[in-house]
Amino acid sequence: MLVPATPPDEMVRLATLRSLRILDTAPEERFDRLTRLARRIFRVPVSMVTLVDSERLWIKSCVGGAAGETPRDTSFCGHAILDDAIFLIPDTQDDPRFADNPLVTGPPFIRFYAGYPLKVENGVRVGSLCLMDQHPRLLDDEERTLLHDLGRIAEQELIAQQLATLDELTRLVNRRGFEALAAYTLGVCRRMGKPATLLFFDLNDFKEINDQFGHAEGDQALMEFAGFLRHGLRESDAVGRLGGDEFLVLLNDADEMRAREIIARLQHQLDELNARLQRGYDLHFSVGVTAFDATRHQAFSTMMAEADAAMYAHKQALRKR
Ligand SMILES: Nc1nc2c(ncn2[C@@H]2O[C@H](COP(=O)(O)OP(=O)(O)OP(=O)(O)O)[C@@H](O)[C@H]2O)c(=O)[nH]1
Repeated sequence: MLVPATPPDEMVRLATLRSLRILDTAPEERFDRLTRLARRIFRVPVSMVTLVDSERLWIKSCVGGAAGETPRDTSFCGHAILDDAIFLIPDTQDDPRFADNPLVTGPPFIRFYAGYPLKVENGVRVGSLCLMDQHPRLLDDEERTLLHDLGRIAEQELIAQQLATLDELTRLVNRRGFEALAAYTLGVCRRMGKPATLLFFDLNDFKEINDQFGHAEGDQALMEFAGFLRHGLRESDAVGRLGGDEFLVLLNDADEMRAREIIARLQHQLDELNARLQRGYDLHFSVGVTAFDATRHQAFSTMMAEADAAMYAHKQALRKR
């Protein structure tokens, strides 16, 4: 039996999946109607919407089978998320990767599997819309198109969920999305004994940009700063907009000393950007730094309040200069 490979973007993939806040949630009609429709269109006994979590498959919707979870290692959907194309196994008994899979040799005795990989906005594949049968079969071109179209609708539902965690202006995660990402990242760091550090950024004299150059230019400045943070940090670091001119970054695998080095680099890069763009105004930030301490920061809000206070102290210190 072939265990599904781990996708190269696994860390970002899992963080994105967690930020959807859909794992372990109750069945929802918006997904159930799609699996019911799939079962009818394709005349298969089982159709599911699944999400591939780190160790398990979370079955968000299922007709003809059991909801809940199954191990990722024996799952078919773990394979389906490895590529953009529909993952098709016409007959499991003819396929050495699956012939001795316990879901083939035992209940539910899968002979046929087709899975459309479900992608969300940043191209991450989080799960699949899949069909299963106890008899071998094929999908003709028209059926592939139908499965693709149904999969797109399921994706739209997931993206709607993702949009609720996105900041519309900057396309960074909003507070809600950031808290979910942070909870996940801190959990991983705690388990692996790695440090994590929160940075709380607030732009200095941002109001003046709005007042002097107009709100649209203010918006532009916020978008520029968001892009600056996103591109200046690793993909595995969480970057979000708390609101107004406040931004949050959670650096994983970075202690406070490393965080200070990163801030110095960002400061230098922003100085260069200001000098190059000559916008008529410069972007400057104050920043608070809080290293994760599992004993003190049981609630993320405590860590955020500390970083906010540190940011405020930094802003005061800059004013006095
Ligand atoms: N253009 C624009 N402005 C915003 C947005 N959200 C908040 N603001 C403005 O951002 C400003 C933030 O206020 P402050 O943080 O007190 O302003 P500041 O001038 O940066 O002050 P200091 O932080 O003390 O340096 C307010 O004037 C808000 O109206 C937005 O989405 N777009």
